[in-house]
Formats: sequence, structure tokens, C-alpha cells
Amino acid sequence: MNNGYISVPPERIRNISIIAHIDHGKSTLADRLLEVTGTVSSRDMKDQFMDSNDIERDRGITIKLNAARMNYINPVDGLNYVIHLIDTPGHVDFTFEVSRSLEACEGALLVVDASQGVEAQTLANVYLALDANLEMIPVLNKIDLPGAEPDRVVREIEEVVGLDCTNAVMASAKAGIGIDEILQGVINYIPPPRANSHLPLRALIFDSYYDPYRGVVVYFRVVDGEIHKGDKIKFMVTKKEFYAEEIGVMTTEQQPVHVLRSGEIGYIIAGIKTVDDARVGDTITTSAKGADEALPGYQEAKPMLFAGLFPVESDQYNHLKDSLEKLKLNDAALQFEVENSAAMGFGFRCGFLGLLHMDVVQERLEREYDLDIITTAPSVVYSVMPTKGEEFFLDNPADLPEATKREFISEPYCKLEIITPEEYVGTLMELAQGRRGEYVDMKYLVQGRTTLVYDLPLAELVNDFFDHLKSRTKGYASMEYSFIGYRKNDLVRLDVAINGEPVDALSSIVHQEKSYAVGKALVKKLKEIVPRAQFKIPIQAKIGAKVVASQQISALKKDVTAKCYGGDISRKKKLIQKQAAGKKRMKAVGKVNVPQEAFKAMLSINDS
Ligand SMILES: Nc1nc2c(ncn2[C@@H]2O[C@H](COP(=O)(O)OP(=O)(O)OP(=O)(O)O)[C@@H](O)[C@H]2O)c(=O)[nH]1
Repeated sequence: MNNGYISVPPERIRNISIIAHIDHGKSTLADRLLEVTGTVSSRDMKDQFMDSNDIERDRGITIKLNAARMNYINPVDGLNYVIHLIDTPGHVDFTFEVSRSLEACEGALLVVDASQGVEAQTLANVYLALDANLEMIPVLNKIDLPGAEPDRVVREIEEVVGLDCTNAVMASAKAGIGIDEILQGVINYIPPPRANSHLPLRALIFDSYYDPYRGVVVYFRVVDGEIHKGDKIKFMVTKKEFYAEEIGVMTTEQQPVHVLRSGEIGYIIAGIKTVDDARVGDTITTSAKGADEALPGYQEAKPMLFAGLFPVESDQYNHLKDSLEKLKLNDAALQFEVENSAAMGFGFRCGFLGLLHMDVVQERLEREYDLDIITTAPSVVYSVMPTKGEEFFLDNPADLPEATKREFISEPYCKLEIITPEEYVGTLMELAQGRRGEYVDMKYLVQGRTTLVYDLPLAELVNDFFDHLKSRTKGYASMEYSFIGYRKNDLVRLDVAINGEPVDALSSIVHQEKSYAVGKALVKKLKEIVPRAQFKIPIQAKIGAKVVASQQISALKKDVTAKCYGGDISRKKKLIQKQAAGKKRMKAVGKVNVPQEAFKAMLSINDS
């Protein structure tokens, strides 16, 4: 094993990230590099060392960042090098975090699956790497696959990405091919960090997490100066001050050291209670003789999506509150405030970076905190100009003022980039147009693939767009999006009443032109979802006082247990138990039990 802490001069440090489209082999390659450099022995290596979180592993995606310090003895000069490998989250919800971890590096391995080629996320990541001025080494991965076409993909990278592939490495992370060449490439083509040890300390925070025993652990890159154990330090954005109780490096495990210098990557433990105090993108300096100016580029994590989270049983409200507070310790981007819904009772309005972030939070609440919650359909943040007063933002459709009290509503738009095999261009254009997309551009790539660019309302995108894209293209298309600003539109609020009771948690904001069709589809869907009762249940969709669609659920004729003829008691009991379990995920709205699915019905009616 080669995993101890070795101090080397800056010219023998390399700081790199791996960037790739999902599933192109980033984690497998990271593992292989750790193994080849002796940082982790193959025996010790669990599946994937870099993806250390359960939910990540289950979903096969990288959510949290991680960093590893590898010692590499270069066979060419026999000298010891240190390579810091920073893992980036592989999902658009976390673009800002990706950008900060790239900022902490001088170079990146651009991994492209040689049997698939460039995908939308490859491009999005390359743009971020170019923004961070990174030197990139293309790695054509999976060349062991019979379908691999590395030469074609090299041409594609040169044409589409505009990256010179002279130094590209043909590799198989799985079979261990090309790993030495990659390490040689890192030493030869990626510049060492510029060392500014004489300047006041400035270190960039690129990740942090909460450890219940040690408090917040902060990962950083020392840009200027030095940080010593025991230093009094200041976070320049939050202005919070702490003592550096422990600083260290990430070899196989966290290994404490006394000093970290310009160009190095390490962690710090300083009695920090919540990740909110150590935000990604913030700059660490010393309290005494510190830097005057923070490193550029800090951005506040801004939620793009909001949804109501309500406990199924109202007595679980406090448990939900405690659980959200605990999650927040480890998730600076999660926001929540109390929401009191007429239909749902007390719960929380929560803000998320995107759909994946929302799913992860929901799953943690259920799995780790054993909560039964109802989540309403996510809403984007609208901007509303009232007839009187100033423009304001609104994330809960239920709060929209009546039509007579507002001048206009604007909604967030994003730029959507799709890469698809040519034969699906028609169906995807239809999909994008059905979602109010505005055509921007189309380009033919090599080998019958095409990029399509649309401006699209974010609300349409979060409405299951990705699943539709995948199913229309048999999984062959990929997409990325970025927020581009607000645009005015003719939007209205669509309300729902079940059995005469307005269900505020089912209200949504939709485009005027689509409102009738959406209302009709929504009540039809709700009719399928809401269980029958002993009485008739009318379901209506309304805009203001006007009913735009309605359906009726007919009354149950018989008690289901009647089927048992009163004879078989155990069977009857079982049936009752089954009914009770089925009710668990239901929320009583007036006299009607509304299942969780109903609150997501909006997501599934857009069959465009
Ligand atoms: N045949 C072959 N399969 C590979 C190779 N590298 C990775 N894979 C497989 O490809 C799949 C995805 O690999 P990962 O390393 O998890 O991909 P990733 O890019 O880290 O994915 P995310 O963490 O979701 O971003 C896994 O099933 C790997 O076993 C390779 O060189 N050859």
C-alpha cells in the first residue's frame, strides 16, 4: 500500500476531476486509479469507493462530492507525485457544486463511452470545464466492448466538443486498460498548481458534509497561502469564525496533518454545526492578516422547485420538522418553511435544486426517518406583477392572486440541449413544441446524430419531460438544461375540488391555451385514483369560479367484507387489515380519502 501522507513540492502536485455523461464509467475509472496508485487495495475496495452514500449507490448516480489524495511514483523519473482526484456530482441539479469542484482543479479527464459517443451531459460538463480553464484529457472508455468505435468517437469529440484529441487515451476502466497512460497524461499534460504560499490564505470550499460525531467536515483547495492546524479562520461569505481543530488529507481515510499549502486539497474540522455555515463556493481565510477579497464566483444555492410535504398522520408533524432540520444540517440547498394547507393541514413548503434533489430528500425522509409523507406536485417559482404594489416571486400556486388583482405572470425558462439519433428528431420536436418549447437551433453531428436546442418553460420540463424523451427515443437521446431567465406568459391557476371541497394542494399554474385540456385530463386521472366511497364523489377542475371539467365517481354498492358471507373471520380480518394498510398513504380531504398518487397526477397527464 502506498497511502501515507507524503509532502511534495507544488510542481509535483496535480489536481484533477473526472467529467462524464452518466454511466460512461466515471466511478469505475476513479476506483481503478485509486487501486493502481495503491491508495485503496482492490481487496478493501467496496464496489465503488468514491460513491459512498447508500442512496447514490442504489441509484447508481453520484450526488455528493468526494476527494482522494493519491501518491504516484512516476516510472519515468522515479519521483513521487501527488494527484488529487475530485469527484463531481453527475447531475444537472448540482451544476454549481460541479463548477466549484472543477474550479479547485487544473485539469480534467473527459471520459466518453466509446460505444455511445458524446452525450448532452458530456457537453454541459465540457462547458463548465472550459469556464474553469481546465486542461482536458479525452479518455475513450469501454474499448473492451464489441460495439466500441473509438475512432468515430474521437472524431465526434473533435467536431462537437472542439477538443484536440492528440493526447486521447483508449481505455477500459473495467478491464484495466490504459490506466498507466492516463496517469502519464495527467503528469505530462495537466499543469501543476500555481503556488502562492507567501500570500494571505484563500481556500475554496468545494464540498462539505455533516458528521454526527465530528460536526461539519469541509473540503477545500488552498489557492493562496497556507493553513495550519489551530489557526483561527474566517469564512468570507458567511463571516463565521472558527478554530481549525483538525486539518488533513483524504488518503484511504482522513489523515490529519499540521499544514496544507497553496495548491493542496484537504479537509478541515472546526466545530461547525451545520453545512449552512460552510457553503460550497465560500472562501476560507485567516482571521488575523487574512485576505481582503474572497475568491470569485460564489453563488447562493437557489431552489428551482418547490413542493408541499405533509405528514400522512398529523401527529407526525413534529417528527417531520425534526427530520427536515437534521437533513438541512447536511444539505445547504434544502429550504423549508411551515405551510398550512386548508386541505392537508400543517406541513412544509420545501425548496429543491431540481427533481432529483426532491426525490432524494423524500426518500431519505421515508427511509432514514421512517416517515409517511404526502408530497404535492412540484411547482417552479413564478414572478407576479400585481395591479397594486411590486412584482413578487411565488412558489405555491395556491398563493396566486385572482386574475383581476394581477397585471401579469412570468415563468422561468431554460435552454434545453438534446442529443439524439437522427430518426427521433421529428418526435422530439413534437414533444418540445407540445411543451411550449421555442425552437432555437439544430445541428447534424457525425454518424447520424443531431443536437436540438429549444427554449422551454421550466414548468414543462419538470413535468416528466425527461421520461417522455427517453421513452420516445428508446433511451437513446440525452438532454441537459440551464436556466436562462423569466418570460411573461398567459398563465392561469387551475383549481380542483373533490366532493365540493377545494383541494389547495392540487392547484397548479398552467398556460391558458392548455388549461381546458389539462383540466379534463386531470379530473379523468383523479377519477381513476381516488377510491370509491359509500357516496358519489364529484371531481371538478376550475379556473376562478368557472368549472372547466368534471367527473363523478359512483358510490360503492356493497361493503367489500360482505363478500365473506360473515363466515370466514380470519379472511375478513385480513381484508380489513389490507384496507387499513392501503389507507396509510391517503390523506383525508373532507369525507374522501385521497391517495398520494393523486398529488402527483399532474405529472402523468402530460402525455404529449
Ligand atoms: N464494458 C465496460 N463496462 C464499463 C467500463 N467502465 C465502466 N463500465 C460499466 O458501466 C457502468 C457505469 O459505470 P460507472 O462507473 O458507474 O459510471 P459513472 O459515469 O460513474 O456513472 P454515475 O456515477 O451514474 O455518473 C457500470 O455498469 C460499469 O461496470 C468499461 O471500461 N468497460
